[in-house]
Amino acid sequence: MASMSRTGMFRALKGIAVEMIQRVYKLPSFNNVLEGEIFLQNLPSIVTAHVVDPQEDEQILDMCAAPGGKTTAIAMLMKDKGVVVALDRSHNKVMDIKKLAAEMGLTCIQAYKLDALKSVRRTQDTIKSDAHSETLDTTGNVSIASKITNGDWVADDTENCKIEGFAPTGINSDNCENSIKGRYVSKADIRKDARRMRNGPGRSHSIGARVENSKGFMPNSFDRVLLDAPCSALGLRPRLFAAEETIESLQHDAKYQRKMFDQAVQLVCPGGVIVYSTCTINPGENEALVRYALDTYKFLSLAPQKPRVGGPGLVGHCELFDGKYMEKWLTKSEAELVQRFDPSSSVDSIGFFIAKFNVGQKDVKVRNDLNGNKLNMNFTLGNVMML
Ligand SMILES: C[S@@+](CC[C@H](N)C(=O)[O-])C[C@H]1O[C@@H](n2cnc3c(N)ncnc32)[C@H](O)[C@@H]1O
Repeated sequence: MASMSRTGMFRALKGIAVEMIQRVYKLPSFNNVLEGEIFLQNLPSIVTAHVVDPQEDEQILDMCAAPGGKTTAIAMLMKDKGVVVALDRSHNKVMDIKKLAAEMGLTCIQAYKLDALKSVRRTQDTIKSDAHSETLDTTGNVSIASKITNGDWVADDTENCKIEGFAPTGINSDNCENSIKGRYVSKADIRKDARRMRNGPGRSHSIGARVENSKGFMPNSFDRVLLDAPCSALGLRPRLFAAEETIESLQHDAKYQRKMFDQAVQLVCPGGVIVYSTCTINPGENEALVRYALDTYKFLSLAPQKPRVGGPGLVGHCELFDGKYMEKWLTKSEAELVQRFDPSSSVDSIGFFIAKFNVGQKDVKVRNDLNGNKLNMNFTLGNVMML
C-alpha cells in the first residue's frame, strides 16, 4: 500500500491517509492503564534485557536508553541493586527515562544526557596517546576504534571510581566524591528525584527532576554494556513504509553504530559483556556490525543467548554495485549464536537483532606499527603505555 511517513501525515497538506479498519493486534490499548505497574514492550525487547543477564550489584551501562524500556527491565532483573547508567543524547528523552524509573519506583537508575559517541572520558593519558591510538589497533591496522572524540579534558584522578558519582563497593564514597570532577549523586539524591517525578512540581513550582549532563566514563568502568542502537528501524511493524531509506542512509546508520560500538568496547571491563541490538532487518546494521566487531577486536567472542526466541543470523556476504561495495556477514557457527527476529516468521514479532559478546583480556602486545617497526608497548584500548 502506498502511504506516507508519520511526520508527513501531520505536516503535509496532501497525500494518502490510511484508516485502519482491522486491528493488527487483538490486545486492547494499555495506554495509561495501571501506570507504574506495567510497561508494554515488544517481545524482542524483553528478550534483550534477559540476554544482558544483569546481576545484582553490577554496574551496567545502557548507552541509548530512552524511553527506558530496557533500562527499567534490566533494573528489575537486578532487583534494583547495583547501578544502571542510562544515557541518551536528548534532554527530553532523559526526562522520559527518569519519569519511567520513578513511576516504577526504581532507584538504581542514573540517567544522564550524553552523546554516546563521546561516552568515554578524555583523560590526560588518552590525549597524550591520541597520535598513537589513531593509528594502532590490536592487529596493528589503522583504526578508528581507539580514537576518542572531542570530550572534555579531565584529570585522570578517578582510577578508583568506576562511575562518575558512584563509589563501587569497598571504596570510600568521600574519596570518590573528592576525586571526581563531577557531581556526586547519592542514593538519597536519586530517591529525591524519583519523589519529585512521582509527585510533580511541588508548592515552590519547581520543575521535576533535573537532567544531568555527563562528561563520560573511564575505560573499563562497566560489567555489562547494552548498545540498543539507533537504527533504520526497518523491523518496526505495523509501519507505514515511506521508503525514506536509501543505500547511502543505511550505510550511514551502519557507520554510526560502529562508532558507538567502539565506545562500548572501551567502557566494558575485561571479563564483561556487551549486548548489541537493533530493531532493523538490515544486515548491514546487524550481521555486518558483528563481523566488524569480531574482526577488529580479537578479544571479543560471540556468547550464547538465553532465552533464544529468534532465528539464526545471516551467513556469507553481499556485494553491490558490481563488487564495489561488499558487506561481510557471519560464518554458520557465528550465525547460530545471534538472534534475528524475522517479522514474517511464526514468532510474529517486530524485526529485531541481538548479538551478545564476551569480552576477554584487552591488553595486547603490539609487535609492529604501520611501518613494520617493532614497538615495545603494552597497548590497551584508548591508552598506549610505554613499558
Ligand atoms: C532504539 S532507541 C532506544 C530504545 C531504548 N533502549 C528502550 O528500550 O526503551 C535509540 C535511542 O538512541 C538515542 N540516540 C540516538 N543517537 C544517540 C547518541 N549519539 N547518543 C545517545 N543516544 C542517542 C535516541 O534518542 C533514541 O532514544
